[in-house]
Amino acid sequence: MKDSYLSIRSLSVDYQHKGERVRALESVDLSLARGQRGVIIGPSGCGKSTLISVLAGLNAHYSGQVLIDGNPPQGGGDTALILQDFGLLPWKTVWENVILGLQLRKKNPGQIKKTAEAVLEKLGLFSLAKRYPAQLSGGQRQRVAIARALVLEPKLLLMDEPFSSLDALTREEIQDFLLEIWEETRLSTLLITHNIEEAVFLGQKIFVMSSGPGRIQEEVENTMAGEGHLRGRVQFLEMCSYLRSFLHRRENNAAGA
Ligand SMILES: Nc1ncnc2c1ncn2[C@@H]1O[C@H](COP(=O)(O)OP(=O)(O)OP(=O)(O)O)[C@@H](O)[C@H]1O
Repeated sequence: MKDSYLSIRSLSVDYQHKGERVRALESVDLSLARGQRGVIIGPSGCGKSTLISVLAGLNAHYSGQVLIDGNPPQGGGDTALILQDFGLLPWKTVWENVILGLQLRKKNPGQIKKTAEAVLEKLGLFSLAKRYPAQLSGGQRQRVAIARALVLEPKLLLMDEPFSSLDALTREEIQDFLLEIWEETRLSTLLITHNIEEAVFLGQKIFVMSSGPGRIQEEVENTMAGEGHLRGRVQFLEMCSYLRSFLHRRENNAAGA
């Protein structure tokens, strides 16, 4: 059996809203091997962001067991989180944004310079180092957000709808780019998306969630993820169509309930 890097067992999360209990996640089981790319897909409100916030160490109010490399989520450290709006500080340059996390971790200036230069070079961003986020395209901003995560040398990369504000072509370019980075780093990655094609293109393991409360309804092993020229292939379209019908079935059931 593969070494399970991320292991979630019977995870439930409740929120309190106006004195009422809102169950956001119920009995979620999920595991990811070291170096695997997992994708979560599901309808709005099924608890995807709640799940990511638990994994990122931002929400400790849960029941069940959550282990990342054998330890409960702590935030910072070995886990990097990339959000939908990229989270870049508009008043700082690309360089300043990228080194921020290293400065917060009190790395020495020589080490910061060396690490940041290497990552910016690798991601093709070095020539943009002095620009501000507003002077970048959406795709470039997303690459800066990825650079900012990679300089911290995380062991787990969490991404919450990271490409949703990009146009379709840029989105595909960044998906290709993420695969290239993954080939080099073999970083364990869990990505949330609403986009079925993105899930099939990137996810070696795809978790389909349903809502009310959020559960994992289906787990799909997707061996074709990451293969070249995948998007036009029949198997790719078939897998997209399978997931689409599955998600629609869930929606229809929910509407009829
Ligand atoms: N702070 C909160 N207080 C009360 N209820 C909350 C809170 N945050 C989330 N919820 C509820 O928990 C459920 C899951 O929310 P969550 O944001 O995790 O879903 P999601 O799948 O990420 O949604 P989306 O795809 O729309 O971003 C929803 O029913 C939501 O209304």
